[in-house]
Amino acid sequence: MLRVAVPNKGALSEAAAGILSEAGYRKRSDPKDLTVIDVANEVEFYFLRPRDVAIYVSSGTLDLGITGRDLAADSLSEVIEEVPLGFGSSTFRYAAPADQVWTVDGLEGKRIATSYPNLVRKDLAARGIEAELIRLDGAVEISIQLGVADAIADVVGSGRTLRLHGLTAFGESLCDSEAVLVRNPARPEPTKAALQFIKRVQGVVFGQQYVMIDYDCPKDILDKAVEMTPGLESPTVSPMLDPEWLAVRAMVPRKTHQSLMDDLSAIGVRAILASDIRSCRF
Ligand SMILES: Nc1ncnc2c1ncn2[C@@H]1O[C@H](COP(=O)(O)OP(=O)(O)OP(=O)(O)O)[C@@H](O)[C@H]1O
Ligand SMILES: O=P(O)(O)OC[C@H]1O[C@H](OP(=O)(O)OP(=O)(O)O)[C@H](O)[C@@H]1O
Ligand SMILES: [Mg+2]
Repeated sequence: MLRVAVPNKGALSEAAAGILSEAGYRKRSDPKDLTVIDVANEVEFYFLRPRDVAIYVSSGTLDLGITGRDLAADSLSEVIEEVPLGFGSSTFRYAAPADQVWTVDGLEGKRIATSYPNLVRKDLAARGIEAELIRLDGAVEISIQLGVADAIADVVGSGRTLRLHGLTAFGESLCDSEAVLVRNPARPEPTKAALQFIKRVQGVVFGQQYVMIDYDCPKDILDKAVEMTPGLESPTVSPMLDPEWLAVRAMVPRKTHQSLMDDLSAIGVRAILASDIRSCRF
């Protein structure tokens, strides 16, 4: 059976479980359960701390796993990123009190609190900066106020936690992260079973990033309309009962579909419908 690691709790667990369920895999019924055997799909799921996932996958104990790119990097375990999953996005930034001016070079000799020590150590080493790392488990933003650190290096999502604690980020992001499906790098290619799993997950993630647009198009503006909705290969254009009209169907990126619908409407397209794509294969 294919063995797959899934975050058991934390920022990534709910969305990861949602994708797997949408991909047709068995759900965990008890949040305390650390394994689920999906007999029908021949997959064993292991619910682990996301920080540990890359360790299991890189050792070959498990075939695939869902974790954060930043967590995988900090674990120092070698894994291959198969699918970026489109959720759990964050940056990883140095931050310090907003009432002073900070530069990364200014971290020399300072105390930096972080839950991602390897990520920070690697960045400082590459810059030739020597600093003292204070390894904390979480709630890192309060450490300066409590006097154990001069600066921090932490995950930034909305930036709200930094603001609430009077901190400002500085320097470039050490890691632009999102949730990723990873696999063991020992084999050059995934096994057949792993590939099927990857394709199913890819199908759901890809579906989430697009919507299906259907619309009725007057014949004389078809060229203009299909230029705006080229689809992946080519839009489907079908005849309608009224010979002056055509029915068009195409996948379009979810992010911009509302403004695209406005634009289609403005050129004279009618009955524009957008629907979710729950899953797909290419
Ligand atoms: N706003 C955010 N806060 C925390 N992690 C985030 C956020 N946005 C994205 N992530 C990503 O989630 C992963 C951290 O997952 P983790 O389970 O450690 O989250 P957590 O909610 O901090 O859990 P815990 O508090 O149990 O450590 C990282 O990959 C991180 O980049
Ligand atoms: O930029 P924001 O949207 O405010 O999110 C970033 C914060 O969220 C996470 O903390 P979490 O809530 O997971 O607590 P923790 O620090 O104890 O892990 C992260 O470690 C930051 O502190
Ligand atoms: Mg956390």
